Amino acid sequence: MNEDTQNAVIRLQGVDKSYGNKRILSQFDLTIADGEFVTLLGPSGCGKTTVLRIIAGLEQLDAGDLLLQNQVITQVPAEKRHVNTVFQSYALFPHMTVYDNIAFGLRTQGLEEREIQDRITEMLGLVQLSGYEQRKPAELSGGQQQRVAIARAVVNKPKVLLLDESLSALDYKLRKQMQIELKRLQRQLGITFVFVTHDQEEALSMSDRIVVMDDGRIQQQGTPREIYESPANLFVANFIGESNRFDADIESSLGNHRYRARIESQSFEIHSKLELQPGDRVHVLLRPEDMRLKELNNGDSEAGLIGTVLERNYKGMTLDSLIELDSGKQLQISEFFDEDDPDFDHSLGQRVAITWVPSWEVVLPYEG
Ligand SMILES: Nc1ncnc2c1ncn2[C@@H]1O[C@H](COP(=O)(O)OP(=O)(O)OP(=O)(O)O)[C@@H](O)[C@H]1O
Repeated sequence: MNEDTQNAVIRLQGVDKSYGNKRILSQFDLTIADGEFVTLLGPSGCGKTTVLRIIAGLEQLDAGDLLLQNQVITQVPAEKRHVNTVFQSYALFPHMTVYDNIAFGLRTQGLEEREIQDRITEMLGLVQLSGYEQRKPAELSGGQQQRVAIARAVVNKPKVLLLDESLSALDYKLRKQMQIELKRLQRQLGITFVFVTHDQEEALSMSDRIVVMDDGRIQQQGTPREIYESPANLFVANFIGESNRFDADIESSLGNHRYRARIESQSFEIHSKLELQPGDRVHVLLRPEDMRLKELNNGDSEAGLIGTVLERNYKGMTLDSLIELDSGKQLQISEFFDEDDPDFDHSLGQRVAITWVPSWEVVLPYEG
């Protein structure tokens, strides 16, 4: 048994799942470590919820195995797994108080009322709802209802908590706040959280590890930073954050992972961990925030990437510009304001030179 397996709380091994004749998951493997906050991220319909429902015991597998703490539980019914789920619709009992909603599962387990009371007091403290015991769900805000649903799901200390788009019904500000609270709660409880979302910002800010899925397959898994800074392919690069994409031809190797590459009919130095040969074609991706603009005035040399400001958008923290290169290609550039230059701005139609932070380009094998 390797270290990975020992630490695993959930393992899906070679899982196949179809609905009718539509294959959703094919030989799907996923390992989730004990105490991890893992997010399944991907576009609508890619199979995230199916994975969650399989772990919860709400779907049968066509092939493969599901293990909880190294025990095969493929045939164990949902209520016997130490796994709870919080759905997008909180599914609280409307006629019951907050207290009774949280107590419901504990009572069916036959716990004594004193123990139930102690646990509920502790839980309501953790989700910052002490004093709300006698309220009904209708007397709570969306965020408070969500916290009751979470308290109810963790009060019997499951090994794993599954959260399916659990924050998507909340407004932007409340969602941000709940993201921080969920992360804190997970740390305090030490329970493994498996979170499903199609919101990449939410995934980046909450997860220890992100599993990016498309069409029933894992495209990449890694820390938020690995996924953002070193996307494995074009799908991941496009799905997470914005990127400007160039096609480039390698001209020569400069050694030490540096290459000269032809981009937009000009020669640039790029950096890549790939082993590349002259003549190889690659994609060079640049994040808008890694690019820089310099205004050109009459008489300035027009070498390098040159373009015209098509749009400028003041965003508070950044000035976002849409630039059209002379080739017609358009680029998104996001610049932070410079304290030393309070008048920093661009005017529409202004000629600009475009550069980027050296070696921050992401280079991917050409996918066509
Ligand atoms: N019970 C079902 N019967 C038939 N098809 C289903 C069923 N449940 C899901 N599907 C289909 O399986 C595919 C994967 O669905 P799933 O809910 O896992 O996707 P998802 O990534 O969670 O999407 P979303 O973000 O929209 O919830 C979709 O094409 C969906 O239409």
